Amino acid sequence: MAEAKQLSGAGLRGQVAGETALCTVGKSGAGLTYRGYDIADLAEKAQFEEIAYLLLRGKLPNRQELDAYTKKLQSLRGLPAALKTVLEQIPKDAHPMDVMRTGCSMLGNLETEEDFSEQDDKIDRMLAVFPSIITYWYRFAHEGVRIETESDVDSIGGHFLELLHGKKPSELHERVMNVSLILYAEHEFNASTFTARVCASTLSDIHSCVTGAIGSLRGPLHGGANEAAMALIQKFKTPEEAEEGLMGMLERKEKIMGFGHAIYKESDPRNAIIKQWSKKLAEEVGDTVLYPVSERCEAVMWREKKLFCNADFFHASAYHFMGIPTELFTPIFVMSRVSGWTAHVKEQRENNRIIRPSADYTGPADAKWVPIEERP
Ligand SMILES: CC(=O)SCCNC(=O)CCNC(=O)[C@H](O)C(C)(C)COP(=O)(O)OP(=O)(O)OC[C@H]1O[C@@H](n2cnc3c(N)ncnc32)[C@H](O)[C@@H]1OP(=O)(O)O
Ligand SMILES: O=C([O-])CC(=O)C(=O)O
Repeated sequence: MAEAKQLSGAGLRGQVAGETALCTVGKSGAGLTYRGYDIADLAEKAQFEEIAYLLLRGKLPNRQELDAYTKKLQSLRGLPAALKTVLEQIPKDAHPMDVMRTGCSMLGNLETEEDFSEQDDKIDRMLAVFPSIITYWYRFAHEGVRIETESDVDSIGGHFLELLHGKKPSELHERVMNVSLILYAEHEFNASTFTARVCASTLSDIHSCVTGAIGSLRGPLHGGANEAAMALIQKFKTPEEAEEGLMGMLERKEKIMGFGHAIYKESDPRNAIIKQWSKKLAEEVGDTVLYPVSERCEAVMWREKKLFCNADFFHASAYHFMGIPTELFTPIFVMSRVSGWTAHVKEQRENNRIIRPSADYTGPADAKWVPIEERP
């Protein structure tokens, strides 16, 4: 009993809450695999669309299947007029994660999943249309333009960059987006995925599962950390300033966003990968501040606390170097993780039992009813 109390108070850490064939996190040392494939291999060799197919259809596609899948996703990028109308009502100072949440929910009103047999089509639609939703709103709210959301760029990452910047992305930028979407696609029973699975376990619809997951991802302890990491590194003009600043924050026991992890203990395997791309982008833009500052933060956190960068930390500088506004960082995470969330929803539906754990009661016992006139 005492042990259960301690565990539930500690974020359910270490408790097995179900089964999955989708992903292992930290199972052999610091590793991460999607359906048995190592993340380093996938990030080097795959297309994000291939990874979405792997997660959602259970196997790597052959050439024909990948081409057909990419084409299908390309054909699903358009926004319904009623969704555009809703997006145009959302104020400029709204957080883009709230826009994603509303966009997803509205899509659920317009293109409701009536039956689970429709799940694959609904999922593909979300994968294809999320970049359109966020960039349509962003450019309308900030520039007053109504963008065309179709584009002939094949990849989801390239599509997002083209809509955001109004021009075709460079090969390098499209490649980095592809890697980033692969790295963020799936991560076992993280908070947002667990949210989606809990929702799915009530036999709710796919848009409700994803809308809930977006809300869960938004927080700075989870997906929101990539934006918080950007805010941190932008405070410093030199590595020396960063070191001094971090030492002060650690002394004041402040959380440093983009560091630490609930499962990994020594490193997050996604960090080395995105860090290398951030370095390439820093060279491309001639950066002499943000990348060295980020590296110094990494060194200080390891030296002082044995805390390592998680997937979010070097994503901040990488996205920044590609001209992506900070407030769009976490929505990119959504564009990717929707593949993992919905693969988990499918898995949950295949072998469902409502998720309903127990709690240790810590409130008063035998409370006696007091009429309202007699209450202090
Ligand atoms: C893609 C992702 O979602 S990755 C996670 C993104 N989130 C962040 O980057 C936010 C910053 N990091 C954190 O808040 C945490 O490390 C989490 C939420 C990721 C994991 O939380 P937990 O599993 O509870 O952390 P853990 O038990 O390992 O913490 C151990 C100790 O290190 C401290 N610690 C952990 N991370 C940090 C950090 N980033 N900065 C400062 N101290 C930290 C904790 O406060 C705790 O100290 P204490 O023992 O004195 O209380
Ligand atoms: O696994 C976690 O707790 C958080 C994380 O890194 C992710 O969701 O990618």
